[in-house]
Amino acid sequence: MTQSILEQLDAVLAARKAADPTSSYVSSLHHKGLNKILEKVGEEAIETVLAAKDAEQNGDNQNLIYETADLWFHSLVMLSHLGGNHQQVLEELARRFGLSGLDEKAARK
Ligand SMILES: N=c1c2ncn([C@@H]3O[C@H](COP(=O)(O)OP(=O)(O)OP(=O)(O)O)[C@@H](O)[C@H]3O)c2ncn1[C@@H]1O[C@H](COP(=O)(O)O)[C@@H](O)[C@H]1O
Repeated sequence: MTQSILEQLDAVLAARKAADPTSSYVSSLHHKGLNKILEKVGEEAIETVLAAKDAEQNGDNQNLIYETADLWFHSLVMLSHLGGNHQQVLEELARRFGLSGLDEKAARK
């Protein structure tokens, strides 16, 4: 069976936990620890927001896609660092699928 890019990426991110931090960006993030990873997630989130505002102005989503990929990637590194993976996020989205956001919010209380 062909693995999706997210499955392949999860496997690489997990393997990088034990790799040399001088030869891999992901290993260097794992090595620096959670605070550095969270700093990158925050930075990429802000860059994504700014790219969305630019995209609204100029009608071109190319940089927004690029920044969103950076945000997704660093979010996956964060999950991996804490022992999680993309599949858990997909399962949560699947659980919510078809459930109105308003009903779901009401059910949280
Ligand atoms: N998808 C990505 C990916 N997306 C973005 N990035 C890196 O994320 C960083 C983005 O941060 P910035 O834009 O802030 O760049 P920067 O200024 O260099 O970062 P800082 O010095 O501020 O930390 C860049 O270094 C990008 O190269 C990625 N690095 C790796 N991957 C995947 O992860 C795999 C493993 O990567 P390595 O661990 O480096 O082998 C790769 O084969 C890819 O599949």
